[in-house]
Amino acid sequence: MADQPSPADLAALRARIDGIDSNIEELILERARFARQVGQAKGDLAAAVDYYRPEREAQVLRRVIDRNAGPLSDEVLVRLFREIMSACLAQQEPLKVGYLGPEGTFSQQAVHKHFGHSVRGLPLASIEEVFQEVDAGHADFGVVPVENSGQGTIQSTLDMFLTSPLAICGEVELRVHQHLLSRTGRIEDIERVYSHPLSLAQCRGWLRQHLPNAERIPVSSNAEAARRARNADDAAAIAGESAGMVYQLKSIAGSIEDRDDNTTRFLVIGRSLFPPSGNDRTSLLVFIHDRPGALYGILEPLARHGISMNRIESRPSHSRLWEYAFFIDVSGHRDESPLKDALAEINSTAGDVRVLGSYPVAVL
Ligand SMILES: O=C(O)C(=O)C[C@]1(C(=O)O)C=C[C@@H](O)C=C1
Repeated sequence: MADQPSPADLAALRARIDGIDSNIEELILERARFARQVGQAKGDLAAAVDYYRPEREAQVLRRVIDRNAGPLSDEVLVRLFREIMSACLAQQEPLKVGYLGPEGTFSQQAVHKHFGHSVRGLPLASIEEVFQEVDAGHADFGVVPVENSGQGTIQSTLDMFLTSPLAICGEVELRVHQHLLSRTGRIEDIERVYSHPLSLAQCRGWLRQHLPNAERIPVSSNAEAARRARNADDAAAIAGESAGMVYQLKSIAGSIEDRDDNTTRFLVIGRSLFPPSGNDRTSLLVFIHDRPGALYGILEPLARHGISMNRIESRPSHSRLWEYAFFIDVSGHRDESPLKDALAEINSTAGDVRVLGSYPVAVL
């Protein structure tokens, strides 16, 4: 083991840290003053949402990663800089961001991962309500789950885009760690387990092994599960650690998901479109009736222009029988070639393509 520093060394090291802290503080405040000037240069705008620039934030964070030579991880540095930008933006007025509540859900964690903590989070009762509140202007943005690495697409979210005029302004990827939480913290007390159906599915193997006889009760969110578990000694919830903190539950076991790369992707929805960030993704919505070659008419120009497709998902269109809506994610931004050219071509030949949004690829 390395020698312990002597008390004199410790005092010297702490003096260095004090000096650095004072420099950091001064620089953060200087940065905040410049950010305010940038805000003023944008003119006399109505609200915080008008100052928000996701493409610029993505560029700042990518630069942080490029510069990082250790010893802190990219995740840690990005989190720190995210908070600094969040605080700089909130100098005008904090953004209002709707999410699937109550407090303590993974959606709330996704809000903080993407926007930092200097926002006003609005916990809402359903994904539909998140869309409604953003559409009505009561929230600046909304964060909704769209797919999970193990369980696939959250179809109710995709279906909202069939009728909603909102745009996709960003994506967030969140590593999801599930915990078994209860009031007593003792597994032998547990006879019922509450959780969102997707979370129950993510922990099926663990439950079979450790709580084979417990009743599994699906509820509307993991935080709702935690809220119910708070009321009885024989009940537990599967939820994130933050739900355990909000509802003051003890963790019986952590990281109980069956797959250790369990990740949920969220979309940020809003009313505006944003310029390119240099590494973007575009989500398209295409309506196709059962005409031969209709889908090919869309995919062929994309392939010919060298555009890679990340995802394609079909849903009944909900407007005409046997009409399908295809949700297609491609690389690139709608305002930049080659995607711009491919879209112009598709619009002139195949028709009926709606760009749901072009947004920065999740930074981490
Ligand atoms: O560069 C801008 O446009 C800013 O307003 C500054 C800043 C930042 O703190 O870096 C703050 C908010 C924006 O969302 C993007 C970046």
